[in-house]
Amino acid sequence: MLLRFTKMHGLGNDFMVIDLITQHVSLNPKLIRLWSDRHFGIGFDQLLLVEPPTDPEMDFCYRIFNADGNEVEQCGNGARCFARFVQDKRLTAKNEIHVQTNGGPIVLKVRRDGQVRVNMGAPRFTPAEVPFQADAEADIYALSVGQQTLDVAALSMGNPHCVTVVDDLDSVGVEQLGPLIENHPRFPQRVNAGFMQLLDPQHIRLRVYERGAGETLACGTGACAAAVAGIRQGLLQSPVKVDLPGGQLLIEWAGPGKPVLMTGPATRVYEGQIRV
Ligand SMILES: N[C@@H](CCC[C@H](N)C(=O)O)C(=O)O
Repeated sequence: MLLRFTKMHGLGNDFMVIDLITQHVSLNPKLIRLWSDRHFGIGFDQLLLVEPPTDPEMDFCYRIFNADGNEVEQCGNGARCFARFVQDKRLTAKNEIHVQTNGGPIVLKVRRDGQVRVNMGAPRFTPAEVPFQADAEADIYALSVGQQTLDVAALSMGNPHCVTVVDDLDSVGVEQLGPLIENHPRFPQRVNAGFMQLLDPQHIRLRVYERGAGETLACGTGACAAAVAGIRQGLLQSPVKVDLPGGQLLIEWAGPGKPVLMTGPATRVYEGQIRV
């Protein structure tokens, strides 16, 4: 059988998107790893599935798998692509789309200029919710990584994030530190490791070493986590422009208990078919 898919990206964080409303496929981690391979497969950071909702209040169910084949809770750049996808494929006529994810409900809006605004829900800070091993909740934790101790924020945007403020993003060893933080024993479900440099109170640079995918050109939930961590520490003010290697996102957050709003592009690259 030939399975239809769309290759998309959000600021270079790239995806294989499959409509599982009008098609059916049986997936397993080995097949996802094969498809994600950039030499032997299609090549992507995440696989995104569009499914019917199980919650009648929602329009769709959005499932996310990292390139390593593991299912995860949330993907921000993917959420913007999801909105474009369901509109382009005429799976909905709505402009405000309510979506169920393993990380909680999100709301997607495609703007007239083509940018997509996502209400990502409220960030969570209690260590058990991240999950992160700590005696009590704090804005900053001391984390031993190799020979050094980093001051990090640990929070959930539906998925787990560890954010470190650095002086100079270009001289950070993201390739070395990223996997050490991703697999740190204090993060029992592994973690996405973000490194942010402050440019001014409303502008940062960010690189993210993603759990299950390595460093990507952009991470939407990573941008939300970094902006929230900076605002919570009194270093940043909403709205925050986040410069990632693949481009810029705008993040708004009004404070604890309030949802995080993320605005940015969603790009379709090509339509494909693969034999399964
Ligand atoms: N690229 C994504 C995040 C994808 C999931 C992440 N790697 C995880 O394991 O939690 C984004 O744009 O948010």
